[in-house]
Amino acid sequence: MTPGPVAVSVIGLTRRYRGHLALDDVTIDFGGPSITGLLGRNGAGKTTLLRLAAAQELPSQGQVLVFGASPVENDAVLRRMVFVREDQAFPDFKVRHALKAASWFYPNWSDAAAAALIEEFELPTGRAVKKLSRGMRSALSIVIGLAARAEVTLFDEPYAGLDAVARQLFYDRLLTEYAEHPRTIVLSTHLVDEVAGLLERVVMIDGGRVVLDAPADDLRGAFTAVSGPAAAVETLVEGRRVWGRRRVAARESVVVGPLDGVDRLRARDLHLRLETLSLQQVMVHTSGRSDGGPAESPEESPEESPEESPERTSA
Ligand SMILES: Nc1ncnc2c1ncn2[C@@H]1O[C@H](COP(=O)(O)OP(=O)(O)OP(=O)(O)O)[C@@H](O)[C@H]1O
Repeated sequence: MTPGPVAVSVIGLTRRYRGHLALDDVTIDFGGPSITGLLGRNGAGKTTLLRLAAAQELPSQGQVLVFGASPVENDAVLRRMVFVREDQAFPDFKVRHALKAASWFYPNWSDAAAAALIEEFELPTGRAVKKLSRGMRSALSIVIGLAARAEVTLFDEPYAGLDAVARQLFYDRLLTEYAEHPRTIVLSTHLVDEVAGLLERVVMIDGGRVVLDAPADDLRGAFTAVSGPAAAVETLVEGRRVWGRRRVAARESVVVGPLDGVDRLRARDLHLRLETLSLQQVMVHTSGRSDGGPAESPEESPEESPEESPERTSA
């Protein structure tokens, strides 16, 4: 693997589609060997970010650098990255021809890895790609994405039509491949809780902006939903950073960062319910939040004491 500058550097990236802001001034790096989950609701801007990173479209403003160079029409750079997207289109090929074409393109391609994956996903190599089922086409894309052993590996919801067993196989092989051949992996997904255990870093996008960027370990158990009568909830969360807020009549549910023992005692006295959130729930609560603050880990939030440690159990 060639050492060098940051794998993917995105600087002030904006993409407008006829006035609609799909990506809004995003600056972020994906560097070094890592598995990053790119999370967000439908239409958040995940695909747009990955397509721009892979030079499959051009930004309205801003810049993408891959290993320090623009990837646009840059064969040397594009051979170092693979972009696997949902419902990948293939030319009118047989499976084995699609694999052969990929093996010619990617310099780190592993025939052995491809062969093992084909067997595990039970892909018929003599069948035309257009005659594969949807799930089989996804499996083919995944085989290419992993066997390419590209230094930058971008997976955009790669498992359309894959059943739970095949998805688990993908997760297992992704981890094995990563352990044996570390690379910069970005995995865009809605199946947040399913992939949570794989991730080292979590980037959440909402409305074209990065709303959260933190090590996955910092997020596990770090957010708490505080629910109950609105006035009591407000008493408890006063002065804290609020990551999400829902109100129905006089009751309210508010998402905050880690709570310490004193907070928990106060919550009990106020008859409030505390619930530790999963990553999936964090995404639900932080998407469309109204306070629109900068992206940061909940533990780095300025309103919170540095001594607080993430809560890991429900109260
Ligand atoms: N070619 C296009 N023309 C017009 N609007 C587009 C185009 N591509 C994306 N958009 C819009 O940009 C926004 C971001 O889309 P994007 O596909 O990046 O979201 P996403 O987070 O990948 O969503 P999903 O999880 O549903 O795939 C959406 O509002 C989408 O409708």
